[in-house]
Parts: sequence; structure tokens; C-alpha cells
Amino acid sequence: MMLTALGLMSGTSLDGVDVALIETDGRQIKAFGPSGYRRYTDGERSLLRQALMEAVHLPQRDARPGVLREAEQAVTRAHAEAVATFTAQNRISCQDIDIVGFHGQTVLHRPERKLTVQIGDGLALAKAIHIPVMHDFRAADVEAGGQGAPFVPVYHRALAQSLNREGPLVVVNIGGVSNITYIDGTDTLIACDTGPGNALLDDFMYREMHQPFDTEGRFAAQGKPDEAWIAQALTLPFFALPPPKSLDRNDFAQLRLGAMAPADGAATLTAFTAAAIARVVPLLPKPPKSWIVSGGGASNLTMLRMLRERLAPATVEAAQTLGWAADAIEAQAFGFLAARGLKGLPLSYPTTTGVPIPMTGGIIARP
Ligand SMILES: Nc1ncnc2c1ncn2[C@@H]1O[C@H](COP(=O)(O)OP(=O)(O)OP(=O)(O)O)[C@@H](O)[C@H]1O
Ligand SMILES: CC(=O)N[C@H]1[C@@H]2OC[C@@H](O2)[C@@H](O)[C@@H]1O[C@H](C)C(=O)O
Repeated sequence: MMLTALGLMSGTSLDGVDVALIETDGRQIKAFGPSGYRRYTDGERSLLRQALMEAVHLPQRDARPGVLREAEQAVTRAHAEAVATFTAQNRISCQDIDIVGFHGQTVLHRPERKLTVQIGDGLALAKAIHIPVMHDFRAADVEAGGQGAPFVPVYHRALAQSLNREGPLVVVNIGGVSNITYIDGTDTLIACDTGPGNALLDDFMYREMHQPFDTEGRFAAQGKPDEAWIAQALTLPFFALPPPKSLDRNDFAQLRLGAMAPADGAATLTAFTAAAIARVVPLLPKPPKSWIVSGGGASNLTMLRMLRERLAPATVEAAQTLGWAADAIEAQAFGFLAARGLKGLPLSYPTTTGVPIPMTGGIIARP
């Protein structure tokens, strides 16, 4: 049975809430609906930054000490507003939506402690928007011993079905953190986080240039990467680990650039993300022939150029050039995952998160 699912994603970049509608049976994509975006206000973003700092000491998934309670309420409210605006603008009635997939905001990811925390109140959201809400997608996976991330691979596989690209094909999502899905035409999906995405660069741009990000990579284009710094950073043990593996947004936040001009700093961090993605190639069964780049990083032209240099002779294409809605893919994915969760289909596999057996997940809250 086809479902109309609305996906809501608030990623590690802390920029805002992506909204996307999708028609799917959880296996195939029947149609894409519209997508939308609700930016976090400066106040919300600084509350979320405080919540990330406070979450470092969280003992368990449902604890909400200090500012975390207030941050959770803000996340829920922002999502409710995002849905209200989206449905009004697109003249969609809440009765037309079967399920909402609500990722929430990750504030801590420590799978080795069986702990991954996404704040956002599923029940309060369901009551506010009058639609059933699926949430807590990652909990069952980490509880069973999986990494709890990445979860978009099943959706990347569904998207890739419509493509005619020479395999193996990799879809790489460059958000706050980067992750890949390796698809070789067999049933086996291989996936992992690869290292930084835009988060280090965003934090650097904010500190040095008082800008939220490096628009189209124009600033980094004026600088020169410090290859010795990148080679040193790539000696961190994470990069040599085989997939599956996952990261917390702030796992590399302690890395410090040496003294260099700001443009060289931006170039170095952009090249570090590209080099960390390329570092995964020897850890895959075969070298990929085609790469498709999604997430906000696909809008960074310097990032795309650096990826092409490091992945040649493989082809590198931005998802939007294939007609995919690069910025909406993760929101679509959580709509798709909600449909899968409703049907009890696996959300994660031993080869995507390291969970011992294919695992369904998500908790449903009804209005
Ligand atoms: N026009 C642009 N030019 C350069 N970079 C951009 C542009 N638009 C977005 N970005 C980058 O993409 C980031 C947002 O990416 P995205 O929305 O994919 O992240 P996310 O969903 O929060 O992260 P994650 O996938 O880690 O959950 C911004 O913070 C910025 O670094
Ligand atoms: C714990 C968590 O929220 N991880 C995010 C983060 O952002 C990118 C990368 O790290 C990925 O592993 C994941 O998000 C995507 C949507 C995923 O699960 O596939």
C-alpha cells in the first residue's frame, strides 16, 4: 500500500528544519511531493549549541537536565511550525498525510555506550499537527549494538534504482558530518560516516569571518590547503576503521589549524572533508566508478572540485544535476523510513550500522 509520508529533518549543521513529502510503500518511490524549510532563529540556534555542550554528560537517552528540556520544547515547536507553514503553503490537509517521520535533533551520539540522543517530543508534535508521528528511529539499532547511523542508505538505494550509472556507485551526503552509501547492484549496501562534512568549516567561518558558512566555497577558493596538516589529521584511528562506523558532530572539534591566513584555513578544512571522503575508497570492496554528492556540501563548488581531484578517474556529480532535490533528500529519507517502520521493514542492516541482524525501528505517537 502506498503511503503519503512527510519527513522532517534537523541535521547536525543546526541550520533549520527540512520538510519533504513523499509517496512510497517503503520500498519504491512513487512520487516526490513539495519540500520546504524552516530556519532556526538565532536564539534557537544558540539554545541548540548550549544543548550540545550540556548533552556531553548525558547518562541516558531520556534524561533532559538543564537547558535540554527547553531545547527539546524549542525543537518540537519549530517542527510544528514547519509543518503548519508547509501544509498551508501547499494546501495540504493533515488528513492527507498518513505518517510523519520526525528525526529530531541529535545532541549526543555515543554508540559505544549504546547511547544516541535525538531531542524532540514525538507525542507533543503529533498532538500539535494532528498527524501520527514516527520518531526515535535510531534507538533500537544502538540498543541492539549497532552504530545507530547512518540511516539514509536504504533511501539512497531506492533513489539509485532509477539511475543509469556505471557501478559501483556511491552516494555521499555532506551535511555537518559526511556519510556514504556504496551500491554495487547486489543486495548488499555498505555505509558509514566518513569524517567531517561542513561542521568544522562552518564553525571556522563563524569564528573567523562572522558568516554561517562559505557560500559556494568562494572563500576557500582563494586559499591553499595545508596538505601536511590534512595528512596528519587523517592518521586519526577513525579513518583507518572499516565500515560500518559513525561519528558525533563534535568528534573532530578539538582539531586546531596552525597559524595560517583565513582563506588557507577554509581551503584546508574543505580539502580535509574531501580527503576524508576519498580515504574510504580503499576500505570498500571495489573502487567506485560514480559518485553523487548530496546535502549542503553539494552547493560548495570548491568542495566539488576538491572531490573530483581526489576521486578521479571516478565521476563526481552534484545530486541536483540529476534532478534530485539535494537539500530535501534527508527529509525525504525520514518520510521513507517512517513508511518502512510502519510496515516493519528493516531500517538498518549489519553492513550499514553493524547491527547484528536487519533491524526495523521507530516509535509511533498518535495525536
Ligand atoms: N550555497 C551554499 N554554499 C556552500 N555551502 C552551503 C550552501 N548551502 C548550504 N551549505 C552548507 O551545507 C550546510 C547544511 O547542510 P545540510 O542541510 O545538508 O546539513 P544537515 O542536514 O544539517 O546535516 P547532516 O547531514 O549532518 O544531518 C550548511 O551549514 C553549509 O555548510
Ligand atoms: C547520529 C546522527 O544524527 N548522525 C547523523 C549525522 O549527520 C550525517 C551523519 O552524521 C549521519 O550518520 C547521520 O545522519 C544521516 C541523516 C543518517 O543517519 O543517514
